Amino acid sequence: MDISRSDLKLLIRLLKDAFVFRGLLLGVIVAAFGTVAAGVAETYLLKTIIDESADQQLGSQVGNIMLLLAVLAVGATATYYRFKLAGYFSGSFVHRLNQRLFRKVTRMSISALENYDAGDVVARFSSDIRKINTFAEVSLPLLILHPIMFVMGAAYLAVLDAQLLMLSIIPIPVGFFLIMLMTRSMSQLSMNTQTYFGRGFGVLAEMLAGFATMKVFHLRGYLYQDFKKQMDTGLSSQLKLVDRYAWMGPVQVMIRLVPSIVCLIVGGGRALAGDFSLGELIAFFYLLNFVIDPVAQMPTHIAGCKDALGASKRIFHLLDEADEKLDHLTLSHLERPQLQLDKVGLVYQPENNQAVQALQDINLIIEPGEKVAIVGESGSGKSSLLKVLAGFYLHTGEISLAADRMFDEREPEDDGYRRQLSVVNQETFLFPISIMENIRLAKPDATESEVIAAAQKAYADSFIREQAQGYETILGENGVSLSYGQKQRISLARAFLKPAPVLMMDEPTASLDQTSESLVEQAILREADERTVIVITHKLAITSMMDRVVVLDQGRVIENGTYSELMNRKGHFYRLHQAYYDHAANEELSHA
Ligand SMILES: Nc1ncnc2c1ncn2[C@@H]1O[C@H](COP(=O)(O)OP(=O)(O)OP(=O)(O)O)[C@@H](O)[C@H]1O
Repeated sequence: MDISRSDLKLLIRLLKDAFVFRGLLLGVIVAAFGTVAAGVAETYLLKTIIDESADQQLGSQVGNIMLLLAVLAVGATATYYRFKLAGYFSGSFVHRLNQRLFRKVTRMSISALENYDAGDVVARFSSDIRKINTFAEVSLPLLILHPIMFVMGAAYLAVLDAQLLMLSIIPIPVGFFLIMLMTRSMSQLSMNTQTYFGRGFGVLAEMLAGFATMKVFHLRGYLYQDFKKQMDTGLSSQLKLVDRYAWMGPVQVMIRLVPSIVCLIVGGGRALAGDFSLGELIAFFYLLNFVIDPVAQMPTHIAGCKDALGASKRIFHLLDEADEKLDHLTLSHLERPQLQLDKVGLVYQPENNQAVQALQDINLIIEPGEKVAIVGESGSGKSSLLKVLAGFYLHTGEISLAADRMFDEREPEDDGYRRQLSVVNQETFLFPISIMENIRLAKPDATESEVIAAAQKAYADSFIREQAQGYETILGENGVSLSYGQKQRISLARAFLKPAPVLMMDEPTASLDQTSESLVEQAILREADERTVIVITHKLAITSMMDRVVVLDQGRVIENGTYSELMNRKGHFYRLHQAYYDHAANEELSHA
């Protein structure tokens, strides 16, 4: 049997995982023994009834016939439990695998997850898991049953006629050799198929996420070609697999037919010569299936097993991803400073792409309650700074955050760190649940009036009340029924509600008109009265209201001071400021 060392490792791991449900597996094994023992007993009784009723009346065999019926009932019961327990086993096993996989994905770091296409992750949950389910439900129980059938069947056949048994099973080694050839590299083919189909699903996910962009830029053809390319490559691997499966058909027929023919010719000859009774011939022929079937079906099970191993490799790859650890971020109980960054750097290392040094040598001290604006040209590293502060990426250097209150000791340390932060990302994400629930996610035990107060602070209350069901309005996927500005205000309300001492926002007013922008900016500063606030913004109006402005350029802090200090310095910030207001004035003129 062509099972490589890595296949074997995978199989052992898969079986180890399955061992959790050993009770059910044991049940399958016991039921398999029951099925086979009943089959052998049926054969013995059949032989006895035929041979003895040839000499006497059939009536003398009533006892044996009743016994045969009882054995048939035992066999049927064992078969019922074999199928039932196998179904329970595979269902529970796959259910657990699904849950572990989901929990793993939620525990991965953003940087690790970025190495996977969303569609590919979904494919692992769907088609890969389905393959493992088929293996656990069909192939594994048969891989248990068949060796028992083979051994017990062969033992009884050897008692009947060892020589005839040897003659009948001659084609088996030939069949094995052919199987070995055919199943070679099947797990690799299966894995390739899944990988390319997964990439295709990735393109599908991108197309759905960027549906409007696809329409506006006529990307239908481009995306279709990309999708087709991945699916075509997947199909070509799948067809190679189909080809292997198809070749197994004739081999299976050969393995089944040849021993039966040998048995009939040789055994029939012996029966005619009087060396073999009719009952023995029929019993031999009947039980020969116990020896042939396991071998004839072996190719299908090996192929199913290899298919499942290919799928498990992809599942284990995801399961083996490290959990996100935030132990590189220090959480202290010091009163001051709130945040301290020492020589912080960040290098993005995308898989199959060049590394990007996004931040370097950042030294920053932020005091409790301080309001800091981070500004800089596009690509200067502002969002990256927020990402390392939120612990999304692994940085170099030291970041320490002082907790202004004790956190629950039972919470994992990393959760403790993030519990100190409330973050508004550039991409607003709302769940397809009610507006009330969306805001309450930040503080699950918040009362209705707390949620409404947070919405009022984010200037979201009035438009929420205008919705058909007010706060109980269920949002479509990603809140599609709201404008970007409205979504942004809901996500601000959510951030306000979270009882965290540090509020970090990436372009919190990006989708707001000027009136809402200044209202929300005032709200941020008022609401954040006690809190430490870090705002990343291109809209420089807010900078004059902040305690401090930090200017980034090419991943470094190049200016750091109060608004008036930086304006008086007439350096980089001053030029950014001038350019911003010149641009705003031009915009106003063009609208006038
Ligand atoms: N996930 C990523 N993988 C690789 N490189 C990245 C990633 N995110 C950002 N970068 C690169 O890091 C650098 C800093 O990007 P960042 O998004 O922090 O800039 P920014 O100042 O926030 O820009 P903007 O104002 O346009 O949002 C850029 O060169 C960008 O291309």
